[in-house]
Amino acid sequence: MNEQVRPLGVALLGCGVVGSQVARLLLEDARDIGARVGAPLRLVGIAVRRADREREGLPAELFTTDAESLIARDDVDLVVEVIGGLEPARTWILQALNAGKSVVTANKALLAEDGQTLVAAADERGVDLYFEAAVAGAIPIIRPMRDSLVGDQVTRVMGIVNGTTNFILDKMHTAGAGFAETLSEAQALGYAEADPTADVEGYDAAAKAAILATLAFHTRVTLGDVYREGISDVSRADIAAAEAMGMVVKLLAICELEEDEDGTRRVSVRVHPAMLPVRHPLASVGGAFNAVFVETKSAGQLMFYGQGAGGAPTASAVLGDLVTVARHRVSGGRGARSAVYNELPIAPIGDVITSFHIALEVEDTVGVLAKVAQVLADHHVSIMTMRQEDANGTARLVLGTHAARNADVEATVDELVAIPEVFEVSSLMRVEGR
Ligand SMILES: NC(=O)c1ccc[n+]([C@@H]2O[C@H](COP(=O)([O-])OP(=O)(O)OC[C@H]3O[C@@H](n4cnc5c(N)ncnc54)[C@H](O)[C@@H]3O)[C@@H](O)[C@H]2O)c1
Ligand SMILES: N[C@@H](CCO)C(=O)O
Ligand code: NA
Repeated sequence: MNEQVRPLGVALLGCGVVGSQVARLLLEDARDIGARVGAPLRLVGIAVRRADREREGLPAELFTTDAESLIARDDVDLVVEVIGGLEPARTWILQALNAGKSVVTANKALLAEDGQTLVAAADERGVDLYFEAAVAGAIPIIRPMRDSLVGDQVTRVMGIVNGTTNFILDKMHTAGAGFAETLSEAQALGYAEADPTADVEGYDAAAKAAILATLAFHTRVTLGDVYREGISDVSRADIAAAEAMGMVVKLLAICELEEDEDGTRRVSVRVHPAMLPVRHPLASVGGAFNAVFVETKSAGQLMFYGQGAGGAPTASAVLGDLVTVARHRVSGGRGARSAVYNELPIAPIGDVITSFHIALEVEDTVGVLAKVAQVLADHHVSIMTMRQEDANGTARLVLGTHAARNADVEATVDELVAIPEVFEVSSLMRVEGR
């Protein structure tokens, strides 16, 4: 390497699960990273909440509690944000971009809420904003969507994009494990968000869905546009019902481009638990692994698979971005500008068409099945499969529907629970990939 090349200075904001791994790898692999960039990358400082804490393997003199002064330093060219949350992350990223420094972030929550403001600031100053780590951890998915597939037309994205909930659901299936203990395990392994409600209630997956849909359909999709259900209502009955039908329960993020016969286009973006047949490629994605299934007009189907959470895997994606934006500095350019040029409306969840699994606990008397079938027919919900299990004077009716409007199924269920012989809906879940 040419010894005359000026080192590029890196400011790291945050030193938690991801940040500590980014710092470690930057120091450990400095020689290789510098050779790949074409200039040495120098870790100039790390902004933390408490600078007096000892952090193994990291020199104490790097730490500061004054993030703004660190970002402003003349010898800082690149800023990595891995503190998470909306503020002060947004203010600090904007400070860096406005000062002409490229930014790498893993912050899906902020990108899904206000990514447009950050992208506009980066475009305005002609610097890079890269965020591979924000969706599906180590898996290259942002750059394939932004670069490799940018000449194609993405029509659908379906993925498992939250490691924590996949870890929990997997344990519910394989070990019959309880929810609380499995969540604690996921937290100890560094998969969960600072507030794990973001994982469990689907906010994290919804943020990632918003980012993916924005890139896929070149239209602005924010967290508020995403229909969201988490996994806290997934019961043992749901898991057992899925297994009895040769399916597994997964938390899915689904982004679809809909086109009417008259050419009117809409986007539907949703996150919810769903049953998937065990033969479906996403069904075998276990533990904290993630996978994203992409369908396009010309390429057809593609699948991306790998570690979706955890310190080192996420740091891999951060460093990949850091080397890339550093290379742009060395060569004097930047990555492509954002290509969000559509203004597509968002389809309400009621209009979305999916199959459902419905299990009803009913009185075992003459005519109940006929009443149930009539309610479905009244709402244009077509039955695909029907099974009855008997138990001590009550019966369980297990129905599989053909694809139906979600609003029609919701109205159907409201009416079914009002039938006196129907005691309860013991399991209700969408079915995908059948
Ligand atoms: N952990 C993962 O598997 C993973 C994967 C992909 C993306 N992410 C994202 O990466 C980011 C970081 O996640 P994490 O798991 O490392 O979180 P973490 O909670 O382990 O680390 C965040 C660090 O930032 C520090 N911090 C918070 N506010 C600060 C402030 N005002 N000033 C200085 N430091 C501050 C915290 O003290 C903590 O050390 C988040 O945006 C998260 O969503 C995490
Ligand atoms: N909490 C997130 C981290 C990766 O984005 C997850 O479990 O997937
Ligand atoms: Na990624």
